[in-house]
Amino acid sequence: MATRTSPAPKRTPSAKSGTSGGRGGSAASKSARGGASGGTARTRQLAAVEPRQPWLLRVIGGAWLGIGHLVGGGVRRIGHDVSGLAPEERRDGAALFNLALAVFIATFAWWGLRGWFPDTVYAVVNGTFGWMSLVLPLMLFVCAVRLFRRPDDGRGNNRVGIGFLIMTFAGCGLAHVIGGQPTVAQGFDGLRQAGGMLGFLAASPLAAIHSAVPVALYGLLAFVSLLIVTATPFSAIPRRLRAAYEHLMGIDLQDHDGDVHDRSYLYENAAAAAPKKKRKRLFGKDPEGDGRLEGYVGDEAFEHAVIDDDAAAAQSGNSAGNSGPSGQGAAAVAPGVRRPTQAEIAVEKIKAAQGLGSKGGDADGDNATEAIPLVTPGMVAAGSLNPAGAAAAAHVPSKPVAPAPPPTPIPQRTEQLSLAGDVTYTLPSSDMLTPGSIPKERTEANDAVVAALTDTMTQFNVDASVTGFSRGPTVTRYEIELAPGTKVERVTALSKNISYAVASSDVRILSPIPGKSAIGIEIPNTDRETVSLGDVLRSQNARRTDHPMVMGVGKDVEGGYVVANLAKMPHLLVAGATGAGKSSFVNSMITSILMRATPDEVRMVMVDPKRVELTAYEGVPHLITPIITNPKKAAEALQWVVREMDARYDDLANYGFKHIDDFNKAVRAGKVHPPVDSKRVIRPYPYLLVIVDELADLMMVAPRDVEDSIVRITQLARAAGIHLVLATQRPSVDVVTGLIKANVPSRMAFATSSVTDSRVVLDQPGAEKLIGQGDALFLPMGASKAMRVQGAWVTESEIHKVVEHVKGQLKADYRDDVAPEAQKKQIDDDIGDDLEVLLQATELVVTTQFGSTSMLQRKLRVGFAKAGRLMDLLESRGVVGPSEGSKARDVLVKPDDLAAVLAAMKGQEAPAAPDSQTAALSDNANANIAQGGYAEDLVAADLDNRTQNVEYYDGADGSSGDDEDGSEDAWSLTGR
Ligand SMILES: Nc1ncnc2c1ncn2[C@@H]1O[C@H](COP(=O)(O)OP(=O)(O)OP(=O)(O)O)[C@@H](O)[C@H]1O
Repeated sequence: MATRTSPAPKRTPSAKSGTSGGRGGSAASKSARGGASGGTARTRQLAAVEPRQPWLLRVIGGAWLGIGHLVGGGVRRIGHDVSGLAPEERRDGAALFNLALAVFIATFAWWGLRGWFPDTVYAVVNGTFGWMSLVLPLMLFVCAVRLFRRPDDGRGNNRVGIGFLIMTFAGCGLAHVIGGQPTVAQGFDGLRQAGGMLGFLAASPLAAIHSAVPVALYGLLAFVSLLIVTATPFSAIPRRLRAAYEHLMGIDLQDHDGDVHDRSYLYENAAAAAPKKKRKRLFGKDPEGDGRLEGYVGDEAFEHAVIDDDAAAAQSGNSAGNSGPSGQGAAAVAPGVRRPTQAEIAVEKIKAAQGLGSKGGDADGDNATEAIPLVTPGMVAAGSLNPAGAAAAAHVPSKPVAPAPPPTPIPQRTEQLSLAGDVTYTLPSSDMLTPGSIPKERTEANDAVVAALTDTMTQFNVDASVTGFSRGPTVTRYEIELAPGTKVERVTALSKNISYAVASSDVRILSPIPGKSAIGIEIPNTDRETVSLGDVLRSQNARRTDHPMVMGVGKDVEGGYVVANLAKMPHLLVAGATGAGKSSFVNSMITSILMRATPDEVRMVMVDPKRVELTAYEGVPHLITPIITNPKKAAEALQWVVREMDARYDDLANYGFKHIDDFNKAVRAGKVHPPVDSKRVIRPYPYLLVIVDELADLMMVAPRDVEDSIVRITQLARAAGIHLVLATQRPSVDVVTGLIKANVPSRMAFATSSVTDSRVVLDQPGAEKLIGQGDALFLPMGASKAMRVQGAWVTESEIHKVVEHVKGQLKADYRDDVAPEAQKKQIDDDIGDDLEVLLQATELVVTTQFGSTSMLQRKLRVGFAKAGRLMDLLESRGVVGPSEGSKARDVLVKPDDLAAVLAAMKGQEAPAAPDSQTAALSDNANANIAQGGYAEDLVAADLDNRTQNVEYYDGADGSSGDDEDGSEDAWSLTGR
């Protein structure tokens, strides 16, 4: 694998306000503007944690920003209103500076202000730019207005800035020629009356050729700069001129001929140029007249959960690998082209390895190690690259491993939380997670295995050689290359002999290694290394993005850090036998989220039927409900998640977005408004991560409900920002059903006890060969081959430190409707899944006082057997008397007692007063029955009530959204 470089980390703006929001914004802009190297990235990140400035400077800075925001607010309101700009995107300080400079230069350049200070500045400005100093205030003013109104348009602002610079340069050059080409010897006064010092430097060398040369050149440059500033491509000049003419002459484009299509000769893209029709919006007005964003989630092709150099590089790497020196496949060698010899291949490998050595040394140790070559140039020259030669090479003295440089800390991020009522929240410092041991590149154990492999191939007369290996934390992958004409099967058939030779039963053969024309033999290290979560989260791969759902997965076989985005998985199945490392993985995942995401960004639901695995996280503010240990409540919580998802979908549909990220972006940009008469405060939705630590326990209590909820969530929740992580130690088909499997695309398989289990998890064998304790096969969505990783390890004390920090920032604010406490008593076993229909039957029978099975059949639309069973249940609970043949049964409960009977059936305490909702339902029932309606109508009526609650909840409590209730309302609609 090639040495990885690290592009600048991208930072998506998020909604923060107030002072820290401003700081976040500046940090964001720093990182967004950063260069391409890892070093630059680090410098930038360190710059974000500058020491606190003296108070006087802070007061002046604060006052400056205050005035900037004031002026900026005014400028944004003029004309085309852009007041919806998110606070962290504003650049009012810089804009105010431009404006102040414009006014200052104008005072002496235009209005002739005099005094020693203006005179001095004037001498400098005028002496430098000559006549162009008259135009400078205008340019600065335009820049200021752009910065006030369009600070988020970085590219546009850069374009205008560069355009003005070119214009100034060209203008000075022209002014110099027009002003009579004064020389420095004639004094500065002459230069001031022409193009200043800049004009002299720009034009005098060219004027020496001929005075027409600078005029032509700078005239052209001035014209080009004008096109740059106005973003006018050459091809668009005629239509721009025409449009300007029509505008000046007062010709109304709209009325020109009444049809925009007829004007298409004016515009390359008639639709784009057509006066924008204001889209009729259902929900409030959009300040820009359209709800469009600059980019949507749906714009991205080739999504990858794993964050590394990038998939494109991997793809080109693959093809390079096939056609490169090691490419031995017939397809890679064109007819007539000589196939490279083993010796040439080896030379290339050595060169590549040497190149890697010089490029290596990434301070964060992100680089996966290239396979260590086992040949020396001397051997190649001698033309001996047979197994014996490789064996000799295996005894090349071990490469000394340089101590890893200390990890660069990640600056702590401070956010202004909005969901939690404007709380300032600081993410845990990255040094709370300790560094792991220094990875070894090569040990004596590796050399011994190389010798054993070489011997085995010699003994069985296989013409192949061990050309290198890459050592990971748990296993080392030895690379075997075949001589031309040797069949791959000859090596794979030796798998048992290889196991025997290296004395390990866990040998895994990869044929080929993805992206390489070589066979890989993975053999466990006798000296394993632990992968610390801290190291993974401090790696360049983790720093490439600040997406809050990014987690540290571990290290791959080549020693590269594996970091993945849970939002892109978008749902994950974690499986493996007891002790294989599932819970440790789940701990690493949760700790990653706590380290990187605020409760505003990610909320979690944790289901821990084993009761002990996740208790450490109780009380963290990212939780929306206490950790659920009761499997029945867990099933209810999943149903709540479905409701939450539906509510989010309602919002997406109403406001015309396909993904919650786009919706959130639009909310932050002020493009989403509640209905005019609503008091709802719309805030971005956090991601919702639902973690189930043992799926089997849930599937035992309510298989159908759990499966239904999981399938519904997994099918739809991705766009709603809801993601599931399901862990199980029983990956059998009754737990991980076909439906669940089909909808959970990413898999993490730890060691399984059988090949059948491996097939259930991964659809392929392999997991049964893993060696446990965090050794895993990771198959993210879309990947064709599973990647072997050693899971990241986080110690219990680290978890406690992180949790303490997080809890110290903010208290958990639980919702009580996720897993209601009310249900003290369990529903009786004989009722089972029939509770809903039994309640309806009870209502029917009691309100009509008519105990007839055929009525139940008809009204509830159930079969005879079910109606009979319902009647038996009613009898056993004393609602009706015993059967009297074909006659209807006696009804023993009076309508007044209906509420108490229903509550008893639901396993609740009987209500003290008549339950208004039940009473309403009973009224409905009566009305329906009187009208010959069906019981389904009752359900429909009830659903309508709930829907109405959803629609009107925002104003229901009269809260403006500033108070605690309002802030909670903001991110969840359901259950109101
Ligand atoms: N990534 C890892 N690195 C190092 N050691 C690990 C790792 N993961 C797990 N282990 C070791 O394996 C032991 C068992 O791991 P863990 O409790 O996560 O297994 P499990 O699959 O959740 O088992 P169970 O289903 O019984 O809870 C841990 O106590 C630890 O010693």
